[in-house]
Amino acid sequence: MDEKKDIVSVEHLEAPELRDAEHASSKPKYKANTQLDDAARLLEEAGGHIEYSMAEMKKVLRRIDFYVCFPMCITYWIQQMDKSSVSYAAVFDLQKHTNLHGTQYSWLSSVVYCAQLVCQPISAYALIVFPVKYWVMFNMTMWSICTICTTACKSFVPLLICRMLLGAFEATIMPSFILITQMWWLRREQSYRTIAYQIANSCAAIFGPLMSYGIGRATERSSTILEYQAIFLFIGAVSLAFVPIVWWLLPNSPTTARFLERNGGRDRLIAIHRLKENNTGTKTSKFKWAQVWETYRDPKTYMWAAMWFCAACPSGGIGAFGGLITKGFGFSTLNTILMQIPTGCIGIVGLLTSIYITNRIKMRWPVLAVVTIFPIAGGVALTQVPRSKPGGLMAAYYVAYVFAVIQPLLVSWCNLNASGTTKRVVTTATMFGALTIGNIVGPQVYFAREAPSYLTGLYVDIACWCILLILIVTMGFYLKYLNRKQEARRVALGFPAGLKDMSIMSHKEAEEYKQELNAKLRAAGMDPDAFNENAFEDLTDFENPHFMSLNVVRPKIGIIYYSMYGHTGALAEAAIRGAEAAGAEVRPYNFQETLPADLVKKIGGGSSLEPKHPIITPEALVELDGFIIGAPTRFGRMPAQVNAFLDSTGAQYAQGSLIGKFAGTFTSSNTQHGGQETTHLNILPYFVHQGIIYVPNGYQFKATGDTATVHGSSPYGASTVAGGDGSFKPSALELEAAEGQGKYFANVVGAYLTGKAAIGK
Ligand SMILES: Cc1cc2nc3c(=O)[nH]c(=O)nc-3n(C[C@H](O)[C@H](O)[C@H](O)COP(=O)(O)O)c2cc1C
Repeated sequence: MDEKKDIVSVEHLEAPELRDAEHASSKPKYKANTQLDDAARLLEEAGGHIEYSMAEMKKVLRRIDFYVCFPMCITYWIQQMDKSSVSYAAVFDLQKHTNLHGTQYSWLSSVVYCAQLVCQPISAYALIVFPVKYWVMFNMTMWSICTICTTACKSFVPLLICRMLLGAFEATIMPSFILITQMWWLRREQSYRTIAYQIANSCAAIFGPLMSYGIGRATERSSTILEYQAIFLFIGAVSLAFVPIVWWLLPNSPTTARFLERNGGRDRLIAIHRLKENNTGTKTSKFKWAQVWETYRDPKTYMWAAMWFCAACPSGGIGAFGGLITKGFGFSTLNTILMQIPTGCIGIVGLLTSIYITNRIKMRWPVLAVVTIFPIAGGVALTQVPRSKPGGLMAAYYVAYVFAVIQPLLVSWCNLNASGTTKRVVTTATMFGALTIGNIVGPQVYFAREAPSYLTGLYVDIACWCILLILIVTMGFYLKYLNRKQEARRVALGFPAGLKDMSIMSHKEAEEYKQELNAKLRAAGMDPDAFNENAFEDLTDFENPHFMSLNVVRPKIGIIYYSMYGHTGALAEAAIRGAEAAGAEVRPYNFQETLPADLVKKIGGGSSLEPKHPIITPEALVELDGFIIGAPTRFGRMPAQVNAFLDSTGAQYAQGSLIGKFAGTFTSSNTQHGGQETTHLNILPYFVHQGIIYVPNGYQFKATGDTATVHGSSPYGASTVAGGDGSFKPSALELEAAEGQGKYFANVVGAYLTGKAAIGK
């Protein structure tokens, strides 16, 4: 590699306010967790430029892995041990000693997840207020104390309370780890770090039984403490002992981490600068309801949620009852505990093998599908092998335990799937919801009366895995189909075809691929900077390409209308739907009513007196990339209310701030010849004077060319014929034209802006 190539980046760094105008206008609400802003400030202070080689970057990355990923693994391991302590205790007759009956034992597992479900949003909120390290440490201390306190529990209710509190404190893990991961690693590095702490989970399945075995033996004949109590006490004490170690290692943020002080603070700048790539495409930190709506309109959201449920339900069940199932094969208590150890090894070996194969074949879903076949086979065997054959049953149990590999693989598959800040947050929250519900339901289908075979539980688990398998394959093909569609769009826009998924590439592969792609883009006369890496991640065969919008610029489209009787309003709603379907950020507005209210009422009007949307202002108009004006006819022309607003944009005319924006029109008139075309024409001079690009519909919608019935919608734009007395409602054809206009208009503006960004103009 020559010198020049080896330089990772030489970039001008923007101040946050330049990066994100919307962000700049809103003052930071909270004091803590402003790391991103601090990071940008630090870089700015360093002169805005930084050069470093790949070798330097890797060195910093290794240190980050040690100081951040390692303590995260410890924490994850500890929380898993604390959570599983109840299943180890169960093997030592916890139920008998504490008089548990019916589903009470199941509830000791389910309640942890119930508490997590409730507390996860609270914990996520707390993360905005408290520095992440302190929050994690506080919770780790508290859940360790909870585990220790469980020692003293001698009946169901105290046990339940301790477990519930454990769940509440452990709820912090997921949101905190997501935040920490995003704070330290590039998106393509994140899945491997996620997998690292998932492996720590499997380590718990090795150390937990080992510890329990040792404790069991040591306290077998003790008269002061029962084995199950000693397990809670010991595991709780071990977790508490790790608190100072994690405290010492784990930093709060890249801007304050002590381990980055080396090289006169250069390591810190590199660590921060690397992350700049993650911010590309993050336009705003504002919560957007449109994206929430979009998330729940996306069939993938439901498919991912169903997959999470199907993976978590058996995991919750076997997690709690694994020990009891194997004990039922006829092993002694201590042997049962030892028999759990290989499950941890299965998790680790299975995960590493799956990742290796994924990296080799550069596809995720086929690996996940094959992995899912194992637990199905193991589960079926568990129900079929005669109870007299403990060896066969144990083998079947181990095969079924490959299920432990599913969740980590699923995380790294759907992790990068959604883009757009709000959509990402909502998608993640939905996945967590499904995961937690699965974990709650799982133990509930293991009935005490069915011990030791727990057939219902096993049948439910097998059904879940079968559905999961179907969903994985369906999702694999669905993403492929979406990829193909997006590729066609990309090619139509002049971008190169055949983008690859960088998230499963090594640093070297990713760097080489970036160089190759940049060369292709330059050869096609495009600016590579306009194409960011994260966009590729969302576009490939293995990841969800739905959010092409990361590199296709999302236009801000205004639908601005005046409507006295509701007809123009109905067309406007259709246009909004159309523009939203095209992926635009739609901002609906109304024109200010200028007539006195009593007059409007006198002539039978009303809707203009109660505007549904904010009133348009000249400043809001300038914020838009394009807008469609909805103006009903007044004597063949636009209404005075619309004209009054247009006349108030003199300052914008003087500054030329509307030049290059896009506009369209739609209208409504009582009669067929009362202004269906002239109303549009009457607005056109305004566009011409302001330098606005006019987008007419032409004859693309059925209503325009159709003469079978009387209806509106001319080549100028959508319209409706309201009837002589205004009693008609916009027809299906007219609404179709309005919706089509919104979609077409947004696509035209979006393609223009995307092309503009790509050529850097
Ligand atoms: C003062 C005034 C003038 C109008 N002039 C015309 C006209 O020239 N031709 C016509 O067909 N309808 C005319 N109309 C009817 C309106 O265009 C009709 O009420 C409107 O399209 C309904 O739209 P809306 O329900 O969105 O308010 C006029 C209405 C008013 C109040």
